[in-house]
Amino acid sequence: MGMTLYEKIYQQHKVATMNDSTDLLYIDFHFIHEVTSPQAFAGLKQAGRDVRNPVATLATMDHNISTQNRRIDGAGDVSRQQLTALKQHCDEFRIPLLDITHRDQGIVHVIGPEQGITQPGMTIVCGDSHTSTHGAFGALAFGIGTSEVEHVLATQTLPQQRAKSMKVQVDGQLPAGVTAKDVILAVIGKVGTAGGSGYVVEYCGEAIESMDMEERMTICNMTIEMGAKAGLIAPDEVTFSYLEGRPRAPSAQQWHRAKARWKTLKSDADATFDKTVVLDAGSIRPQITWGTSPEQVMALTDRVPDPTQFDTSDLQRSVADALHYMGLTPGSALQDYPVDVVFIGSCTNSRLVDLRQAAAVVKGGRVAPHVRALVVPGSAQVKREAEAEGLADIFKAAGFEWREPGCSMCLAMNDDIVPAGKRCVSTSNRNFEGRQGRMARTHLASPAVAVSAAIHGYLSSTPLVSGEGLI
Ligand SMILES: CC(C)[C@H](C(=O)O)[C@@H](O)C(=O)O
Ligand code: SF4
Repeated sequence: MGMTLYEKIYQQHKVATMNDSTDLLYIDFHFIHEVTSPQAFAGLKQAGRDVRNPVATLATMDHNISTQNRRIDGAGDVSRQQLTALKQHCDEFRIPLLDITHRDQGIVHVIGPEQGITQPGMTIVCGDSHTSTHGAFGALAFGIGTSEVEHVLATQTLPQQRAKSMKVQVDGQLPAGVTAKDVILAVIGKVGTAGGSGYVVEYCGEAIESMDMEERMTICNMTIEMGAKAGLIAPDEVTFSYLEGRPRAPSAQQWHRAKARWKTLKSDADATFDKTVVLDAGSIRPQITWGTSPEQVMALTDRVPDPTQFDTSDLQRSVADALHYMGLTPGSALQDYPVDVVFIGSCTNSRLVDLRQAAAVVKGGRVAPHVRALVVPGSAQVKREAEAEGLADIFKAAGFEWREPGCSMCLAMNDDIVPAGKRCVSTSNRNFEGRQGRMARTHLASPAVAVSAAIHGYLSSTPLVSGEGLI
């Protein structure tokens, strides 16, 4: 019987069978950041163990840093301690570190692909749930807990149980103005935040194949939000041309061999999946979340749902609670709600392609006077490139703040926080209560929708589709 891509990568990395359900997998690469590594290093030291393969490890500073400046204490004293600890641990264990002033620094899931570290067929882990992003390259990539971080640091392996396989097939072509973010929000709306639990998801279909690598990363990034372990997209010419020539990609001499191997990394025609979900790309509209979970999502032109439309009393209660938290009236239109903050950034949507899509919607408009809008590039390299091609000037001229790279307002762990009761349209991936600040109200959407909201000053329900984006 044929094998899925997931099964192939799993099989190729199995170094031992531990018991009936658990195998030991070799881990090709390990990313670390300041939040989930301190206890892992403390554990190593306590046990007197060393890091097994420091060069298969890369650390960056992203969550706790300020994106207003490059000061180690820019986001306060707790952050400074966290960042200083990371630096000390990296020095002690000889782990390469991209600190805040490094020219390659950025959000952990942006820098790996950018440097060409993330490659097809690899196993990649990080103490961070959105490690699923790297699956866009056909790598088996997933988030791990702090004790697992310690295990990987010490052994370069990880005990694993085989997951089930889900195929998400997006047929046809996306309408103009509909982006990868809308696709993944629509998928999560359909599958639900628990629907992916126990699965590794493989995305396929014409709409996925037509996406560039940045868009594919947006898709895989949010796979974790439906409860799945990882997302995968089989590597193809788009993947190979993205990787060719990147600093850590195979060298010119190795390139052809690597590419020949990567070409074998796809699910066999007769592979079976435990579950299949099919979407028609042509019917997907720009999406926005109305609730406090990514599955509470609708088309921008729809009306806010009424709890009574839902089947069970549990569901009715949770919808009513979400609407109460979000300050939304059942049945209302989004254009009635003013927006206070707009955040364009995060490992979901802070790459050059995202910023291009966002800038295309600005079109000479200005951020509404009552809105505070931020654009936070995902890495120092994205920042340089966006500045070189004039995107930063477009944002600044329109009244957006243009920042240093980092996680910023995606989560309330640094100096960028949405004030209580304020409404934020955010290109990030999580909207649970308090995610962007205590009592903050988050609406997840694409960069195009976020810019549209910043300029209209309202959760516009009537975006006009115009060639490259919404206006
Ligand atoms: C801080 C970190 C552990 C966390 C994660 O695992 O995802 C963060 O990146 C997030 O997005 O919530
Ligand atoms: S940008 Fe947001 S989702 Fe991504 S790693 Fe940082 S905090 Fe997590």
